[in-house]
Formats: sequence, C-alpha cells, structure tokens
Amino acid sequence: MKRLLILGSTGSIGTQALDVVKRAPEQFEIVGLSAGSNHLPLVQQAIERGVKRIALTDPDAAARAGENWTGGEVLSGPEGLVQLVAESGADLVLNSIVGSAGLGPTIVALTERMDVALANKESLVVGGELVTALAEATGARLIPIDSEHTAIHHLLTGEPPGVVDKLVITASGGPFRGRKDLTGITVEDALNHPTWRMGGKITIDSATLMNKGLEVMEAHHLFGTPYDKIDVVVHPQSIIHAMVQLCDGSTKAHMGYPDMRVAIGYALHHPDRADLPIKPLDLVELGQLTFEAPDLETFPCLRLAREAAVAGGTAPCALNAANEVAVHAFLNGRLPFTGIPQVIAGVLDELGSRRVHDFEALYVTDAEAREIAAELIESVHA
Ligand SMILES: NC(=O)C1=CN([C@@H]2O[C@H](COP(=O)(O)OP(=O)(O)OC[C@H]3O[C@@H](n4cnc5c(N)ncnc54)[C@H](OP(=O)(O)O)[C@@H]3O)[C@@H](O)[C@H]2O)C=CC1
Ligand SMILES: CC(=O)[C@@H](O)[C@H](O)COP(=O)(O)O
Ligand SMILES: [Mn+2]
Repeated sequence: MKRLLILGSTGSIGTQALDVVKRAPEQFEIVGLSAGSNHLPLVQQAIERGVKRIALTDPDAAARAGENWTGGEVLSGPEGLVQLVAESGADLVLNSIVGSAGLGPTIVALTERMDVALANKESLVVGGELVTALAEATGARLIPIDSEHTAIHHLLTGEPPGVVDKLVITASGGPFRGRKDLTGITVEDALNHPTWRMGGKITIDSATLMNKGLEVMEAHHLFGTPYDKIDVVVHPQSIIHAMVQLCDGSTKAHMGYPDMRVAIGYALHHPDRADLPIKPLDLVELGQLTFEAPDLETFPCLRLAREAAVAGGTAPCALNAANEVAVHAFLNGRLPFTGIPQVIAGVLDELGSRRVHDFEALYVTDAEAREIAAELIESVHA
C-alpha cells in the first residue's frame, strides 16, 4: 500500500486524483490533504476518506476548518503546509497546487526523499535546475502529471540514452485558435477551453499559449532535452498528447481522449498501471487528426516563454510570476486579455536575468516581478 499525500486536493487535478484513488482503495492510504482557502470541501474530503491531517494555507480558512471539524488536525498557513509535507511519511506526494506556491512543498518533499507526482509545472518553470538537482541528490523521483509530459515519460520508457532527436509537445491552440485579433475577449470566452476542463489559471494559460511555453520548460527540466530539440505543434483535437522522434527515423506518439485521469493514474500507480473506465480510442469515429504551426505573432506568450527559457537564470521565475499576476488581473476584470503578454514583457524588460545560486534568489525575484507586474497593471487600469 502506498502512503499518499495530496496537495491541492480541492482543485481540478486534486479531485480527479481522489477519483483515481477511489478505484483502487486497497493500494493507497491517504495521509494528508491540503487546499488554499476552500475549507468546507477539504473537510468533506477528509471525512469521506478517513484522513486525519489537513492543511489550509489561508489562516482564516484553517481556523474555520478547525471550528467545523474535530476528526483530526488542521495545520495553518504556508508553514502548516510545509509541516504537513515534512511530517507525512508519505511514499508519494501528489503536488497539484496551482502557481509558484507549489515550489516550497516540492522542495520539502524532495528534501525528505519522497517521490513527487508533479502536476505543479510551475515548480519546474521557476526552479527547474535546483529542483532536479535536489531530486538527483536525494534520489527522490519526479513523475510528471501533465498530459504531454506523462506521454513523453511513457514514450521514453525502455529507450536507451542518446536516441531521441526531438520531443514534440502538442497544443490544442485554445479557444482563440485561428483568430488574428484578440481585442475584446471576455473572461467567459477565455475560460471556454475546447478540449479540457481545468482550473481557471491553466485554462487562461492555454488560451494565451503560455501553457505551452511553461510546458517546454517543464519538458527541458524533466527529460534534460535542449530547448532547440523541443517542438510545439498545434493539434486541435488533443488526441495525440506528445511524440518522440528517434534517431532511426521513427516517431512514437502517445494517444487517447483528453482525460487527465490517465496521466494521474500513470503517476500514482507507476511503475504499475491503473485500471480506469476510460473509453478506448476509436480512430474511425474521429475520422481525422489535424496539425498546424503555432501563431507566435497573435499569441506572443509562447515566444516570451521560449526567450525567458533560453535566457535562463531568474528570467523564467520572473516570467512565471508576471504571468500569474496578469492572469489573476484578467480574471478579475482589471486587465484586458491582450494586456497579459504586455505585462510579462514589461517585467522581463525591467528585471532581465540574473544567476540563480539558491532558492532564496528565486523567492526574491518572484516578489520583485509581482510588484512590477502589479504597477504595470495599475498603470493600464488607471
Ligand atoms: N487541471 C488540469 O487538467 C491540469 C493541471 N495542471 C497543473 O496542475 C496544477 C493544478 O491545476 P488545477 O488543478 O487545474 O488548479 P485548480 O485551481 O483547480 O486547483 C488548485 C489547487 O491548489 C490550491 N491552492 C490555490 N492556491 C494555493 C496556495 N497559494 N497555496 C496552497 N494551495 C493553493 C487550491 O485550493 P482552493 O480550492 O482552496 O483554492 C486547489 O486545491 C497547476 O500547476 C496546473 O498547471 C497540469 C495539467 C493539467
Ligand atoms: C491537460 C493538460 O495537460 C493541459 O496542460 C493541456 O495541455 C491544456 O491544453 P492546451 O494544449 O490548450 O494548453
Ligand atoms: Mn499539459
């Protein structure tokens, strides 16, 4: 039986992970759950799954959970989340927190030699070199939960070193694929993803194509692949999740209907396989699969992300923080959709790239980038 800790259990990935676990209850013991502020659903999950320790990073929400629930211990604030991870004794930590708030728990889990099933791609975008070095040093494994990266992980299994010519990550293109003018886009339009149902932040990242930029960095760090060997191809049906091109001229593709339980099941059961009630692929029913190049002029976020990735150092961290602030402002009606890349470009221009010696440098950059992004948004809004 695996001792499993689920961080971000109230979110899109977290709730689907609980569903995957429910289908093999004899294989998992859930040793803890966490959320940001959604205390009632978190307590409900703890009651249903018999979990005795939960954490809420919002201290007010943690206090309310403590008033409502006497069945176990409620840990509070970012320190409570760290304590939950450090003291969990988990075999596997599923990190499905959204944003750079997920970096700290990833560091703690790896430091404690716990394997991490990583949905929180921002951990790698922000701190990729240090995070992978930490995993290497402690021997803890990073198993991706992201449809493209799970696909690549699967496709590379059994391949000897040095045989991969290219990784190809597919993108749905988001709800605005094919458009040349992105003015006047509403939050409702942007949240209407054509193929996946996900949390708000990643859905907006898909609409701007920033998600693919973050995923290029995620792939670089997970698989040690140079940036010029990671391609992005738009594939609106989201049936092929990724491909690997090998030195013998063959290309392997990972396919399936868009359902994140496949990726979650892969990570939770690794190296075994999950048994999930997912419809087998019917290519005749699908009829055709189509592909096109990403439009980097209309969707500059992918270009900005690639530039930050190649610049390295603190640039990806600044890009990520600026993006989080800009997406939040868009969702709250304080920034137009087209303002998202403008804010990110402004922050990168101002901060440039510095070398990263330790995690502290990343936290400093994250805070600086957030401050500059907030000022830029304020000036647009004023
Ligand atoms: N959804 C998907 O299909 C996919 C998601 N991912 C990645 O997985 C991660 C999670 O995405 P998703 O599930 O969609 O996101 P959601 O917004 O649906 O869920 C986020 C979870 O994180 C918690 N949370 C939010 N802010 C904080 C914080 N500051 N500190 C601690 N916990 C916090 C939320 O708690 P609360 O409910 O209290 O707000 C919630 O449990 C992201 O990194 C995303 O990029 C990757 C591939 C696919
Ligand atoms: C499900 C998943 O892995 C998402 O990251 C997905 O890739 C988002 O869709 P886009 O391809 O539109 O970014
Ligand atoms: Mn993805």
